[in-house]
Amino acid sequence: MNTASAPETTGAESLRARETLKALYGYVRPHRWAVALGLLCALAGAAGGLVQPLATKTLVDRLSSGGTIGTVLLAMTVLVLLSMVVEAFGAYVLERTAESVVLAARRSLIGRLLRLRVAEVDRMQPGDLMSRVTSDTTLLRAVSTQAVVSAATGAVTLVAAVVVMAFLDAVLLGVTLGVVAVVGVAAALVMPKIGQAAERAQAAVGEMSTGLERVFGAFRTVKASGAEERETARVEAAARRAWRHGVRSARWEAVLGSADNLAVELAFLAVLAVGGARVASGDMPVSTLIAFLLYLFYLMEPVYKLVEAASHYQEGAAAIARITQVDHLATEPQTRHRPVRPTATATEAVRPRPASVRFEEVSFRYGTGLPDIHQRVDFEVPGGGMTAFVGPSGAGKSTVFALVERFYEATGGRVLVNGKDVTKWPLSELRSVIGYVEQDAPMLAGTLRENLVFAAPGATDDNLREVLARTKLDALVERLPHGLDTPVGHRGTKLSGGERQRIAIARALLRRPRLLLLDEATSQLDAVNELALRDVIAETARETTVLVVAHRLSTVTDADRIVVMDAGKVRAVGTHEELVAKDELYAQLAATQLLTPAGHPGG
Ligand SMILES: Nc1ncnc2c1ncn2[C@@H]1O[C@H](COP(=O)(O)OP(=O)(O)OP(=O)(O)O)[C@@H](O)[C@H]1O
Repeated sequence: MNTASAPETTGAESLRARETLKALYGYVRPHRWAVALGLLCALAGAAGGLVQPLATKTLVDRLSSGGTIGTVLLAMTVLVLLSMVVEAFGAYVLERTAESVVLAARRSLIGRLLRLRVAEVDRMQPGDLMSRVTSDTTLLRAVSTQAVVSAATGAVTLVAAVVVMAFLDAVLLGVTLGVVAVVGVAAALVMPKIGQAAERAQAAVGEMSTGLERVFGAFRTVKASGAEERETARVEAAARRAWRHGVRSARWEAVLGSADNLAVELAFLAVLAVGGARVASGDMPVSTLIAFLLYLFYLMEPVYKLVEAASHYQEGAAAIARITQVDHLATEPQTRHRPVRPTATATEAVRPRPASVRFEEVSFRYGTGLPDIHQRVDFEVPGGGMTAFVGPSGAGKSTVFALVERFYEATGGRVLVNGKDVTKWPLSELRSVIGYVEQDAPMLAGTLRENLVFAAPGATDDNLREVLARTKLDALVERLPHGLDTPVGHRGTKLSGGERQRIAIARALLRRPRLLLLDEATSQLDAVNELALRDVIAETARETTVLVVAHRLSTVTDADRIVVMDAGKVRAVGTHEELVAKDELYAQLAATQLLTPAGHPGG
């Protein structure tokens, strides 16, 4: 068993390494010329450094032969200054490019996250997804530019130094490379540990964001439950995990850093011993030994750069892995968004044609291994009029709306809007004909106006005024300190539940939909507002198709048709009177909720 899984793991790892490199190349490719310029500057700077030991050798030779050293010194000074300027310019170009890489990665992640399928977001933790955009992308900064340039300059200067050293003295080079190779092998063993620790640290940062998102998502409940300390401990635990793995990564990086110092120091001692003996025996001039030793120290730089590139790569690879995971999440097909036309006023001649809805033997479950939520659900709603969905909690009523909006796709049967299978509609077009009020009428942080025109950005002030009057929001707007420009707070916390519901209805009406889906849209309204809104909905149902999910039968007794659902099935369809007479469950609901005298047909 174990022997079979080992190659599989190695295969998966090499696949992952390939994917990481491919992704890294994808990030660097658009900036290849800037990276090349940065590389050129770094190489020019390194070349300046490479010439110095040779200049020193010339200087020593001239001194020992009694020559002048003024021009050599001047040349060395100019060289130092030039390489400084070039290196600084190169560093700027690279930093700028690194920021551009981060921006590109963020843009593509943000675009992708907003196109994710609803089912994928159900599976993931939003906090973790957010940390991939905010935190993981910053790790790309180093790996996409500095690491690439460090690796290239490190390798080139290493080779150049080695070639020059080979010309100076092959024996000493052999000694040097022997020592460096031993330490290099040790470093290679440490490298994957950095990657592992970095990945775990990033995952812990994701958990931290998830924890915070959880707390702010239910802030009042957390306080009311006295759970501040428990939740703090939870987020802190993730922060500590991030610290632990960060420290582990730092430890291995320190080991690696001292390994390259050690390599050079050991090589220095070995070269000093062997070279000293060779100078003493007259096999080598002392100036060659000095130049060789200087190159040895010069070697520190490329070795250090290679090590740095490798550890940046390990960290970056961890981030790239987390970023590319998002690429593997399923997204909705991308269609160009048709701008929703501004709403028309009631007097406008062009009215939207109401859309029909048909469920043909629809089966659905939220995921493999989960129970069937819909079992051969079958009903037909012609264009126009109001259709209500009633039934016990969990019967699958809201799921009907989720399937119409194509947040999820049916596992069997067909969902038709206006006679066309929803899977055949261009997605944005399908959604553009629908107005949808979610069960808890969520608001977005921003102003009241932004929330109202959210689904119909082209709405005019006249459209707004009319809808505000219809949904009885005009009094609220007058009361607010900044009217329509008053911020509603995070998730609309500055509004009452009923106000949120009326705003959500106004938002959907402004879209002027051909099909309006209202999920428990009036459950939090007071009696006066509810009555007013019922009139608005009844009025809307005259020109568009309105589907409502309702718990309170009182709100839907006058619906054109009522679909009674129970445990994922349609039990009965009819008007209130028909259902009281023919459906036991409905009659029971009516008897308890409407206090009708003995609505029970059998009893
Ligand atoms: N995203 C989801 N993932 C998994 N299961 C889900 C998901 N959403 C809903 N369910 C499950 O599907 C079932 C039907 O949910 P649905 O919201 O359609 O019921 P409902 O009839 O609208 O209930 P209620 O009247 O309480 O709103 C429930 O048992 C619920 O637990």
